[in-house]
Amino acid sequence: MEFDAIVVGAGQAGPALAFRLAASGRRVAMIERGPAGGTCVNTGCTPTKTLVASARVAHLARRAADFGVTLPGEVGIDWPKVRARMEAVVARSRDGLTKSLGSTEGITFIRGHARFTAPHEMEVNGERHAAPWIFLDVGAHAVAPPVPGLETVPWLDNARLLQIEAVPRHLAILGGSYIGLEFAQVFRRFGAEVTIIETSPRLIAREDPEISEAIHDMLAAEGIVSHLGARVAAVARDGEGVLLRLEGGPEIRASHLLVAAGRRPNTDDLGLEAAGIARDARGAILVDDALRTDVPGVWALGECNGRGAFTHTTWNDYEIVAANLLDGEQRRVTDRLPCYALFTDPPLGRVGMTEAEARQAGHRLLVGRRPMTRVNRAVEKGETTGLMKAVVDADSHRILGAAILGTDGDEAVHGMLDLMQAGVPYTTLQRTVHIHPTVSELIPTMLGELQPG
Ligand SMILES: Cc1cc2nc3c(=O)[nH]c(=O)nc-3n(C[C@H](O)[C@H](O)[C@H](O)COP(=O)(O)OP(=O)(O)OC[C@H]3O[C@@H](n4cnc5c(N)ncnc54)[C@H](O)[C@@H]3O)c2cc1C
Ligand SMILES: NC(=O)c1ccc[n+]([C@@H]2O[C@H](COP(=O)([O-])OP(=O)(O)OC[C@H]3O[C@@H](n4cnc5c(N)ncnc54)[C@H](O)[C@@H]3O)[C@@H](O)[C@H]2O)c1
Repeated sequence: MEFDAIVVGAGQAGPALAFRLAASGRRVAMIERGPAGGTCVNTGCTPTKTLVASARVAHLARRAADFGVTLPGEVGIDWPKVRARMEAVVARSRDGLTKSLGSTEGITFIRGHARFTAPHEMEVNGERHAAPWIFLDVGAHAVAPPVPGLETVPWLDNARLLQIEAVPRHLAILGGSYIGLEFAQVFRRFGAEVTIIETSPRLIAREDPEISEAIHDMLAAEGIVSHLGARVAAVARDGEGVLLRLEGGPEIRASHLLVAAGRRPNTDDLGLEAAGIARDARGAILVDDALRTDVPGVWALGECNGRGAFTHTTWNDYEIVAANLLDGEQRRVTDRLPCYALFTDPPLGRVGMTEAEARQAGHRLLVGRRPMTRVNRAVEKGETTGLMKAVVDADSHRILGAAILGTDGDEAVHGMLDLMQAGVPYTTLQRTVHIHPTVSELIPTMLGELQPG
């Protein structure tokens, strides 16, 4: 069939773009091989954050006595109910989107795997569809690292872990980064023994060492064991479970193995060669600042272009493409600042550069730090784990980056993000009166105590 536009992937950018294009009077084919909503809705942000919420309730309930609250007995975990709650939240989002895509005038919702047969033609379920505009939002998947024996054991990725029938007795996790750490804490709080194996010498190694260390200590305090700078020499079946042998180290007998060792764009089976669309060694489709591929009329959005690995960056890709094509604007991907959170409890909110990155970029630095033990609200809540930190350019007085590991850190860090986007000096924030008692109110104080870094 002939369309005005083909959108591949109903993840975080595809559907919004399809709705905009249809509203502009265009005939759109929306092609999706899996459930609508993609990774975020089905196997990523939404289910994991419902689990984080359940795990936090369990954690606080165990600490109830600290707050003078008495419970009649032991705190228990009803995994089928935890899972049912998660699945209900996911279903609400996925089913609403499925319905909208199937009922919007101008959109033909095609279920199946799309593959290029020519620069402006794709095949799905044996049928060919062509359009002058093609938008790729195909996402990414978990990769299996080259660990000897991994193919012989029933390892889990983030999607399969969400479908287990009971809380693991002992969950071993390959990879101590965003996915590994969120799941580690969740399942520890549900009662599993948890062991992390990470090849880097520290957890979440993209962050500054003091942040890695604070997160390590926070997880260790909950009983999570981390093997750092560790390599798995071999994995084998061990009855119903898995036996991991570390190079020069101990053996770990686990009931379940989660692999959270990185993700790769879904571009190996897209027929990109037939269209002449280039990608890099990691599988990311090469795009310019407006997310155009090197084939005119073909764009790549979201995780498959390697320019962001988050729901908000994919959504921003949609905004950029829609504004440039339909609103006559000239928006660019390089206008956005890096920002994300690690949703452990407490979370890590992050914007801009780390201190190490700022130093490497050649900036003269001022650095501010404040432990959460000196944040009134954290003390009042009994949640004093973590610290806040800001990195400032000593010459321009612009904030270059910030991290807040602490209660409400994922929210409070936005004050610094907004200031950075506005392009104003840190002194503006330092002189802004904030609400007491909040975590945000200590940001001006921290900025008033900057030290040469
Ligand atoms: C466990 C986990 C937790 C996460 N938590 C967060 C978080 O808290 N915050 C955050 O910002 N990000 C989080 N992320 C990352 C976030 O989920 C992704 O960055 C985001 O979903 C990417 O959106 P996307 O549209 O680029 O890709 P996806 O959402 O993956 O969408 C791609 C879609 O394309 C479809 N598709 C692929 N190839 C084809 C084809 N050839 N034909 C037809 N359809 C195809 C797929 O089925 C999929 O539905 C998390 C990820 C994981 C794995
Ligand atoms: N809160 C969030 O926004 C959120 C949450 C989860 C995931 N995500 C997204 O998902 C992406 C992927 O996350 P991820 O944690 O899988 O990957 P990652 O690329 O962030 O980290 C992979 C980790 O695995 C380690 N590793 C690699 N091979 C290993 C091996 N053989 N043994 C032990 N460790 C090994 C690496 O050193 C690294 O620390 C992230 O980039 C992130 O954007 C975001």
